[in-house]
Amino acid sequence: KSVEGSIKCADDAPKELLHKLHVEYLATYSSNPKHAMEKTISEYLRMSGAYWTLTGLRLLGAADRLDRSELLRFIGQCQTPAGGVAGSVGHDPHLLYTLSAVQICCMYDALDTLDVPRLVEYVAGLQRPDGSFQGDSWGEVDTRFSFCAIACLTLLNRLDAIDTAAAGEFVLSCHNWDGGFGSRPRSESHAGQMYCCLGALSLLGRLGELDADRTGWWLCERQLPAGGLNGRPEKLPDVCYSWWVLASLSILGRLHWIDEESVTRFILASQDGEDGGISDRPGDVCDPFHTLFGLAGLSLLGDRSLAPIDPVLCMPTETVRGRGVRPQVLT
Ligand SMILES: COc1ccc(S(=O)(=O)N2Cc3cc(-c4ccc(C=O)o4)ccc3N(Cc3cncn3C)C[C@H]2Cc2ccc(O)cc2)cc1
Ligand SMILES: [Zn+2]
Repeated sequence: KSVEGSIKCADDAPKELLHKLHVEYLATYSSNPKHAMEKTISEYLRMSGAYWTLTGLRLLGAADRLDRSELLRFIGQCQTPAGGVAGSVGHDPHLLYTLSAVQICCMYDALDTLDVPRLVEYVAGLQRPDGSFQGDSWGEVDTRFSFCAIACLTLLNRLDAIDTAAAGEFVLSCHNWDGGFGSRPRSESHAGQMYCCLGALSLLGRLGELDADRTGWWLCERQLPAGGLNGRPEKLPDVCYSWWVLASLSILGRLHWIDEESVTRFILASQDGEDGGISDRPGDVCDPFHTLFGLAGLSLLGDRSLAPIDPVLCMPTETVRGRGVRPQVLT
């Protein structure tokens, strides 16, 4: 029997969304001594952890549980003289954390926390002649970073600072024959890269250049018998892939192609019924990363007990529309 088929949802698995438990989990994660070890390991990504936590609490309607001024002060301390934002105080800047910082400031309507002109300069400076983006000064190129740069500049209304035509050409050059997208040209198709490439093309208004049926088909192939979605063929289902795949299908206007009932059951079964939080699959340890993407997936699937989420920017729709941003989606 194939291993991925064996991930069954136990009958006593949670079947309802445990809102209050998740609010407590997210609101107390960084102060809970139980997570001290993980906190040390993940200090380098603290800025992204703050974005995952705040966005998750926003979806639950409990963002007031975080200390706004403390978080904005932290962001101010993480912006470097080069203009980029680091994952934690004293660390090196990177596009991943620069996007997280801009997303948080947009949710708080506090962009004056950042030196925006310098930040824009930093992002534009990472674009290479072939249109691609490196994540930081070390030079790694990945379509994830194309998305980070384009999403960041869209939120700041500064797409004029980069060569958008070349950026779009590079992303399209990473489209594979199987309908998927990879990190770089001829890289293996992966659901995370699919989400980043579709998001980038959406913000560049170039989704029309895709074969949406072929791309949608690769995405639907990610769903396994137990309902969960995986990131590549033969891999195990994982809650965060629920988000990458569901958001991608939503951008393509083909969300209804997936079996929504069984993926909902898979996400709900991945909740921790004791301490709150959502893990990558039933029975595993929870973290804020999978908690956000589980909640975001449920919001996309129409759970109206959660705030609506924008499938391209993974931020509350209210914040995205408030910035005058209306990302292209296919119907
Ligand atoms: C625990 O091991 C990891 C492995 C990779 C990473 S990562 O930063 O490269 N990243 C995001 C990520 C975060 C967590 C996590 C644990 C605790 C917290 C606190 O907020 O966040 C856990 C996993 C994780 N991964 C790894 C992963 C998820 N599902 C399968 N895997 C192998 C994703 C990884 C890449 C990434 C994805 C989206 C994004 O916006 C940034 C980075 C982090 C921890
Ligand atoms: Zn995951």
